[in-house]
Amino acid sequence: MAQIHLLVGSTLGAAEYLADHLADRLNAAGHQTRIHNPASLAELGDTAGQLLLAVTATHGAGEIPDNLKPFAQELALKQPNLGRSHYAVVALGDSNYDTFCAAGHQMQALLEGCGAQPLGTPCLIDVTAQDLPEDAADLWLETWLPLLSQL
Ligand SMILES: Cc1cc2nc3c(=O)[nH]c(=O)nc-3n(C[C@H](O)[C@H](O)[C@H](O)COP(=O)(O)O)c2cc1C
Repeated sequence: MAQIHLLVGSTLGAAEYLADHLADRLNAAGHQTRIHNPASLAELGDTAGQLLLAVTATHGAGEIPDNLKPFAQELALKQPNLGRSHYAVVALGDSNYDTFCAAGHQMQALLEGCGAQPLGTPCLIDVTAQDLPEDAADLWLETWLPLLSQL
């Protein structure tokens, strides 16, 4: 069983809803989840041996949503040692933007910069191609869930 911290970046609610959906699926698969909205290093505590799952939209011109920005800044400035943690990213975006899913890529770089190990490939969801982002996330989960047993 894995301990999974979901780090939510959402302005209009879609990524927030998606994080709730993913938490439900992960709980049903026997894992423990905690949703951080907003996330902070203080609230996160010691994540050694645990998993950080960033679920984020992109806003502005390729920016991390306001509710996740302070956490991203904490990672950039404080550089916590996440060397004993794993991470994955589920990003929502609109492929009409040059900055498609840029916030997801930024979170990936920040978490990796703090030493967290990637678990699987990022899930990039194009909201213009998907009636329900949850469907794309469920497909990704099918490949990601088996990786949790390797932790
Ligand atoms: C003002 C605005 C700016 C956006 N900028 C980007 C962007 O730069 N890149 C991208 O991939 N998607 C962009 N999007 C698309 C959002 O990421 C997408 O609609 C997402 O589902 C919103 O999630 P939320 O409801 O959790 O905020 C933008 C959407 C809006 C409304």
